[in-house]
Amino acid sequence: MKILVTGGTGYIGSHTVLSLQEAGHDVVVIDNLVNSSEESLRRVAELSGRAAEFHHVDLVDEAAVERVFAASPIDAVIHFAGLKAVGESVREPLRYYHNNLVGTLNLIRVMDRHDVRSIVFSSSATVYGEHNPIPYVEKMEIGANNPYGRTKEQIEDILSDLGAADTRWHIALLRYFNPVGAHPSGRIGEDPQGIPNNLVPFIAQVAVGRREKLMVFGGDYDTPDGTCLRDYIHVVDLAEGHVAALNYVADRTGVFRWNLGSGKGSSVLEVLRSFEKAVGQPIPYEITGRRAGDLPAFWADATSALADLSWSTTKTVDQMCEDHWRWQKNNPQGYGN
Ligand SMILES: NC(=O)c1ccc[n+]([C@@H]2O[C@H](COP(=O)([O-])OP(=O)(O)OC[C@H]3O[C@@H](n4cnc5c(N)ncnc54)[C@H](O)[C@@H]3O)[C@@H](O)[C@H]2O)c1
Ligand SMILES: O=c1ccn([C@@H]2O[C@H](COP(=O)(O)OP(=O)(O)O[C@H]3O[C@H](CO)[C@@H](O)[C@H](O)[C@H]3O)[C@@H](O)[C@H]2O)c(=O)[nH]1
Repeated sequence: MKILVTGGTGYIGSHTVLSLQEAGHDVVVIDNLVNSSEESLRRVAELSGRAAEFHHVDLVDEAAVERVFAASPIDAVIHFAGLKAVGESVREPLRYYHNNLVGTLNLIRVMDRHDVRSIVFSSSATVYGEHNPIPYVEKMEIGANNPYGRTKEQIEDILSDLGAADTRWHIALLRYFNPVGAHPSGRIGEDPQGIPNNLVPFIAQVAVGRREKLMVFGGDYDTPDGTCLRDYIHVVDLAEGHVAALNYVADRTGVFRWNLGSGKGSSVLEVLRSFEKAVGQPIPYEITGRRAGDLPAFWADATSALADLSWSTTKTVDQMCEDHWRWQKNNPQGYGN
């Protein structure tokens, strides 16, 4: 099949382009490069031996998206493109709603006009909000507590309404837990711009000497070691989850929701210890105050993805840290070196 990947130069997108090519698909990428570099695709091509077609296009520009669909026949879309920083979304809600919602509406309107009605969408565990018990199960009532999360929830609603109104659509909503790690080659990985918000990229930059120490946000939670628990998932497992979801919806219409996580929580200090093991030396850290908005613990109920997609995570937190470290060590400045 020919798959259009929006946001395909980004962290999860680039790994998924590689998985799609390895599964034999042709790939077309749309990205506006607001948070990524085309260098990732060059390296993906080096790994897979086949080049993806790249269009430097902003999804907010409907005419430009239209031109991509007019130029090549697309069979299905995996939609990653979006802004993703929770804190930034609180400060700049309009930018988040405009980019994520208008971009998605343009995309699905153009898809509909071109009779392309298969889409796999990047949602997030953040849609479960603060009110649900753990582990999170797909049938729970969702309700995000920040603008970024609300864009995910609203896009899930838009796609669900669309699937109900027009039964020709094949729709997969994938709720990711915490993606970390990198391709084991160390050639592609996460390249955050500015100060990393997320735990593992921050630890990696401390380990490589770009930052002084990790600040652990809160050591007094009601958890085994006092730090928060999250469900970390290797980005290559996550990429494979997209290929599985795409195959599932290919011959089924309707709207499907799956958690993509391991089903297991790990604490901040456990992740730090794994990373230290990968690096082979201690990583400086300090336990400091809690970060506003953090939940003490959450992880996925991952049984639906296993039952429906025959997909489950295969890699441990140790492997995530080893692979993340290989990428960071070989590319201390990310793609910028
Ligand atoms: N990384 C995580 O922790 C996480 C967790 C849950 C969900 N997600 C979601 O998964 C998706 C991919 O995340 P990622 O970590 O790879 O992020 P990323 O920032 O690396 O990738 C997103 C890509 O989308 C592009 N983009 C943004 N707005 C665009 C627009 N209007 N037009 C075209 N391209 C645009 C960016 O340039 C970037 O390459 C996002 O939708 C994100 O919200 C990520
Ligand atoms: O410098 C840091 C960064 C993070 N943490 C802690 O590490 C844990 C994980 O934090 P982080 O990596 O920022 O992930 P989450 O806050 O769980 O959020 C991520 O994972 C969600 C899905 O589970 C996505 O929706 C979000 O977009 C994504 O940022 C939390 O306890 C943080 O308090 C620190 O202690 N120090």
